[in-house]
Amino acid sequence: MSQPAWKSFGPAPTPKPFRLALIQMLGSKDKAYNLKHARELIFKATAGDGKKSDLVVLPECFNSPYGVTHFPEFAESINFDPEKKYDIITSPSETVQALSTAAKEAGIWLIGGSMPERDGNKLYNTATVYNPSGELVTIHRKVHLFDIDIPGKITFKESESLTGGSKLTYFDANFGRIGLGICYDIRFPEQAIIAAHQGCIAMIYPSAFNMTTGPLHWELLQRARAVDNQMYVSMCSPARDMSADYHAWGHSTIIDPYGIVVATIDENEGVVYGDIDPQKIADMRAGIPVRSQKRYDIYPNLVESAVTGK
Ligand SMILES: NC(=O)CC(=O)C(=O)O
Repeated sequence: MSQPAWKSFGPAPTPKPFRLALIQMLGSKDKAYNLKHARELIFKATAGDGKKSDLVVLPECFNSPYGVTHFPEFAESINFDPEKKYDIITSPSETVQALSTAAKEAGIWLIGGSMPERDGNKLYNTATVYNPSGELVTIHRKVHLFDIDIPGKITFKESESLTGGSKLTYFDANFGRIGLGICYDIRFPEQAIIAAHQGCIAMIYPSAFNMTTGPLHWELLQRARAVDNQMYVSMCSPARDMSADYHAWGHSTIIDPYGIVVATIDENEGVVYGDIDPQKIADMRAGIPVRSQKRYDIYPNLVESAVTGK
């Protein structure tokens, strides 16, 4: 499958208020169980806490344990064709089929966390997005691979089994344009800057920080991206499983354009709900108008360079 190079996203839909739900799911080594449990939690999250959710999000690698040795075993071929993006009938992926069915039955937009994807001889860490008719509208392949080495704490090298994606991703819903990244992508501010300038009202990252980087940077990075870009930012983590090889930080969170925590949770399984209010974006941008105060005469305009390639 060839991925098109990044270009301008085009005009964005008019943003409307919507309800966001993050599923902090406790996964296992059993894919069938993970798919069944995700389905149950999608219906729970859709019903919400007294208010129906419009967009439901699953965590990074929700159908597989998070680890380079597990990715080849759990990987599925998705066969996403951007030209025929609404056609899931041809997708051989049992995970895509299960999520598509759940999104359709629940009648919600669904960011299906991420999953190990196989395309030819390459593996990717890939997020899938479904509309309320169950159509697969886009995929995002984690662009920046999680390769870190903090002696005595954590060494992780996604590049031992994965390849990085090569495009920035967004989707247009009836409530506005949403930008997508996966976990380590949040450490690269350019992705969110470009998304905000292309009309995204929120950046959403299915994620799985750990017990070293979680306490250090989980909330800080989300608040930074939110304030820099005056947009909503959210990360959705798996629940922590101390019997797994990788101990996720948890703390799935929604941050508003002022950098304020709208909703969060501890490390246990649960659902986090929050209202996304585009008026807050407009108010923050009017009150602190950094977007019109940029000094492109003394530093490059990243958004323009990304479009023109210059
Ligand atoms: N798991 C990741 O991709 C990223 C992470 O844990 C971190 O950046 O810290």
